[in-house]
Amino acid sequence: MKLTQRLYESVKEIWQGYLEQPFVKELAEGTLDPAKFRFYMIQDYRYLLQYAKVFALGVAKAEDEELMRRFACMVHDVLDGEMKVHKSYMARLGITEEEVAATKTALDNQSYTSYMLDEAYKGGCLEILMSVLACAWSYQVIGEHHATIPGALEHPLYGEWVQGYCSAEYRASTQEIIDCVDALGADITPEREAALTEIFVNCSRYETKFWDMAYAMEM
Ligand SMILES: Cc1ncc(CO)c(N)n1
Repeated sequence: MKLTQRLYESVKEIWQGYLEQPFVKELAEGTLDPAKFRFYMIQDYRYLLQYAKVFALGVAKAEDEELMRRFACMVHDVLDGEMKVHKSYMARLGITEEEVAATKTALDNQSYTSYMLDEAYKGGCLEILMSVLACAWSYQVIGEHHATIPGALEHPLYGEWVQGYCSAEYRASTQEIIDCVDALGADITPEREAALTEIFVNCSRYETKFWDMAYAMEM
């Protein structure tokens, strides 16, 4: 069994819970309050800028050129791939870059990104990948789930979000991270695996908090 398969087993229940989160559920059903989505977009934009920096630490810490290039691609996938959807929503919702810059980072958002960056600064390439794996992968799971909900892909406001996270492009960028984890983590000790699993589980728990924060529009 690959490392990522064992990791998945350790968060299955937490991830199952995402689909029951009111924000996630109402987004799929198309009933989510647009004001909550607008709040989320601004916070998530700020989140993604920090998330991109976690990958950038991989560029800085990688020992070989091939791995450096992979991390550089991951930075690019966030800034010019995933964030295309955010930029499109910003235009649609009338969110300016000035508003994003002037908005404070909500506490749960700050805690989550500080945690990821802390693990990334302290650790090596596997810890860096572990800090981003739950984010990338769980959104793919949610996107692919939502694509099966009738009308979710065609929803006038939320359809674009669902399309983005179930797209072939997004799946490829997530697979790149998964493959990298399995390659680097092939021969690790059980102690190292336990420490990495803890990061993965913690990030999965932070994801729950992020969805709650967005629904409550809690600063
Ligand atoms: C909070 C959060 N987690 C994960 C993703 C997916 O990258 C995202 N955009 N935002």
